[in-house]
Order: sequence, then structure tokens, then C-alpha cells
Amino acid sequence: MFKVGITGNIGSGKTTVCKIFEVLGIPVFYADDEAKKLMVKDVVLVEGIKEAFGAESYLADGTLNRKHIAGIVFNNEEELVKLNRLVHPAVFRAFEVWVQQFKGRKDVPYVLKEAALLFESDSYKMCHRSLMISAPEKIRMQRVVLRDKVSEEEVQKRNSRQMSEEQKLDLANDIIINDDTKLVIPQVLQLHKLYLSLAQNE
Ligand SMILES: CC(C)(COP(=O)(O)OP(=O)(O)OC[C@H]1O[C@@H](n2cnc3c(N)ncnc32)[C@H](O)[C@@H]1O)[C@@H](O)C(=O)NCCC(=O)NCCS
Ligand SMILES: Nc1ncnc2c1ncn2[C@@H]1O[C@H](COP(=O)(O)OP(=O)(O)OP(=O)(O)O)[C@@H](O)[C@H]1O
Repeated sequence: MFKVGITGNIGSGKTTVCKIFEVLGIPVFYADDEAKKLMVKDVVLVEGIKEAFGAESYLADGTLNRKHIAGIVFNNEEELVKLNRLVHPAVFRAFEVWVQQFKGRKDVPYVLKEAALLFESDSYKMCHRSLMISAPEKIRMQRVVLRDKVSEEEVQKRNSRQMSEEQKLDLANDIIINDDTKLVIPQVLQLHKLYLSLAQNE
């Protein structure tokens, strides 16, 4: 199965672009959502998280205490590395299992994997192609502050834990500019055409 990894820094518009691909019939694996699901249902992972970040990592109803974990990991690089080492292998495995269901399906020419840390986690190496959604930092910050009702300082903290826009642009095969000056849908349609032909020749 032809796999395209899609990424972009915080607030770039990854999810927004994925929704357009979904309208075109392309299945999307949302790695960040899957990570959150696994962090509550994978018993080995749950134990690892409790051991690393304390029993407060879970609320009384068993849901993830995201505020608690975010407070630790986005203030300390070592703790973030620890979290990533626990979570990422489980997400990689889940993606491979998810892909299996589309094997041999004529109506599914390729699949997308949306991951905020596609490059940082090296998971782009498991995809045939990587697509980067790019927007200037100022616009990205404004979008997330509006969407999540959080302070710019909070957004900045996460942004600083990610590879720079320039490094990612260097690694990406394809780029969508989502800076409010270029229309997004035509860019998606052009890449969809490219992926269809690459997948056919795969
Ligand atoms: C720390 C957690 C609980 C905070 O949850 P919260 O709901 O506040 O944030 P959310 O998950 O929606 O992330 C928002 C944005 O933060 C950034 N972010 C999330 N995880 C990371 C990370 N490990 N490193 C750097 N940035 C990150 C991304 O830009 C992401 O889009 C959560 O982000 C998490 O579980 N992260 C670890 C899983 C992970 O690495 N996910 C990303 C790739 S699989
Ligand atoms: N071209 C655009 N014009 C206006 N608003 C946009 C545009 N693209 C994205 N947005 C808005 O910006 C916010 C961030 O977009 P989105 O959630 O798709 O980004 P993301 O890269 O998935 O973010 P995160 O890294 O935080 O998960 C959303 O509220 C979205 O509706």
C-alpha cells in the first residue's frame, strides 16, 4: 500500500488538509489521536506512563490527565523524550495493523498518516512520500490560541520542542502552503493527482 506521511508544525493546518483528502476518499490515520487512545487502552503503555509520570497521569475515571502530562513534558526535554519512547513504538505498530485492512482494495489507491512528529520520530522513513503543511509561525500561533483558548506562551513551548519549519521543509517531498494567501484545495487536488499516479506505478 502506498503511504503518504503528512506533517507540519503546530497549527499549520494538518488536520484541515487531511479532511480534504478524506473527502476525496483517502483514508487517514491520525497518529496523535491514536497515541491518545493507546495511552488509555494499552495496558503496558498505561503502566509505563504511570511509572514515569505518576498515578496522577490518569483521572479518577481512567481518562488521560493531559494537563498533568503536558505540564511535565513540555517543560522538560528529557521527560518528553521519555514519553515519546513509550508512546511512539505503540503508534507505529497500530499504523501497520491499520494499513492491512486496505491491502488489495481497488477503491483505496493510497493512505495518509497524519503525525505532528513525522520527521522527529523518523516515521517518515516508513512512508513512500512526505507532505509538509507550512505556514508562518505568527499565523500558526494565532490559529492555535483561537482554537484551543490557550496562551501564546503555551503554544510557543510546544512549538519550541518541534523541529524548525526550515528543517522540515528540507526533508519533505511535497509542500502545501497554508498561509491564507494561497488556496488550499487546488494544492491538495494537484498532489492527489500525483499520489494517484505514483501509487499506480508502485
Ligand atoms: C502531552 C499530551 C498528553 C498533551 O495533550 P494535549 O491534548 O494538550 O495536546 P495534543 O495532543 O492535542 O497536541 C497538540 C500539539 O502539541 C504538539 N505535541 C504533541 N505531542 C508532542 C510531542 N511529543 N512533542 C512535540 N510536540 C508535541 C503537536 O503539535 C500537537 O499537534 C499529548 O500531546 C501526548 O500524549 N503526546 C504524546 C504523544 C505524541 O507524541 N503525539 C504526537 C505524535 S504520535
Ligand atoms: N487556511 C486556513 N484558513 C483559516 N483557518 C485555518 C486554515 N487552516 C487551518 N485553519 C484553522 O487553524 C486551526 C489549526 O488548524 P488544524 O487544527 O488543521 O492544524 P494542525 O496542524 O492539525 O494543528 P495541531 O498541530 O495543533 O494539531 C484550526 O482551528 C483550523 O480551523
